Amino acid sequence: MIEVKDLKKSFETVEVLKGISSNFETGKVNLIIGQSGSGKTVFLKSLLNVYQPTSGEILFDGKDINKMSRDEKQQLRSEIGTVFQGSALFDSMTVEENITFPLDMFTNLTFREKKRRAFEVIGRVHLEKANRKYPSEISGGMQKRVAIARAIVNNPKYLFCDEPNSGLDPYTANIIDDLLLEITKEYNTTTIINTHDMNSVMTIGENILYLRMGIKEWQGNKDILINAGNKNLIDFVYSSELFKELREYFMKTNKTSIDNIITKPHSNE
Ligand SMILES: Nc1ncnc2c1ncn2[C@@H]1O[C@H](COP(=O)(O)OP(=O)(O)OP(=O)(O)O)[C@@H](O)[C@H]1O
Repeated sequence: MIEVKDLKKSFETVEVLKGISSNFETGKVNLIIGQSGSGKTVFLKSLLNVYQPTSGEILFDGKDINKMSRDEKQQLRSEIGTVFQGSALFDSMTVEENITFPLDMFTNLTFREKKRRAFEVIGRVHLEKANRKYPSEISGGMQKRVAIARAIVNNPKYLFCDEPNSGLDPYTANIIDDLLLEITKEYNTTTIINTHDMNSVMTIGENILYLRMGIKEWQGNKDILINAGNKNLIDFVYSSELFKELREYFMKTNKTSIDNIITKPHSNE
C-alpha cells in the first residue's frame, strides 16, 4: 500500500502539486488521470523519488520514502517495477537479456536461476517465440509486453506504469490493460498507472485519481464514475461524442461499466 499525505511540489515559484492526499491499495490497479499539465508525471516522479517533494509524506507500506536511509531506498528500488512510455528497452539486447537486466542489477542469482526466472515471465507475457529477438524486430505491443515482463521479473511489490498504452492501437491497448490487471492480482502489486486512455479508465479503473491543476479533484472507481457529480471529471472523461453516448446508454440501462458489453481479445494475441 502506498499512502500520500498532503504532497506538494513546486519548481521555483510554480506550485505544481498543491497538497495531494491519497491511498493506493495493494492488489489494486490505481489510475492517475487528468488533462495535460495537471501534474500526473510530477506526481508519479515524486512517488518514484525522482523529485524531492516540497512538503508532505509518501509512505510505502508505512515507511516514508523521504526518511529512508540509502540502504532502505536501495531495497525499495528493488521492489519497484516500472514500465515507461515507449517501453525504454535496450536496443542492443535481446528480449531475454532486456528482461534479465533487473536481476543482474539487483540480485545475486546464478546464471541458471536468472534464466529460469526470465523464462517464467517470458511465458507469463506470452513471448516464448520472441526471446532471442531484438526490440527492433518485434511490434510495439510486443515491446510493451517485454517492458512488463522486465518490470515483474524481480517480483515487485509496486508497479508503476507511465502511459502504457501510448502509441498502441485500441485492440493491443486492451491486451496490455488486461495483462496489467491480471499481473496486479497474481503478484498482489500496488499498481499505479498514468493514463490518457479512457478505455482503460472504464475497464481496469479499480481506483481512479483525477488530478486537475495540481489538486485531487475526484477519487473513486470505474463503477461510481458513471454517476459522479463532478462536472469537470465528467467533461474530461466523457469528452468524446462516443463516450458521451456511452454514458447516456449506461444511464438509460443502469449499467455501470463496459465490462459486459465489449468483447475482449485474449492476452496472448
Ligand atoms: N522539471 C520541471 N521543472 C519545471 N516545471 C515542470 C517540471 N516538470 C513539470 N513541470 C511543470 O509541471 C506542470 C505539470 O506537468 P506534468 O508533466 O506533471 O503534467 P502531466 O499531467 O503529466 O501532463 P501530460 O499529460 O501532458 O504528460 C506543467 O506545467 C509543467 O510545465
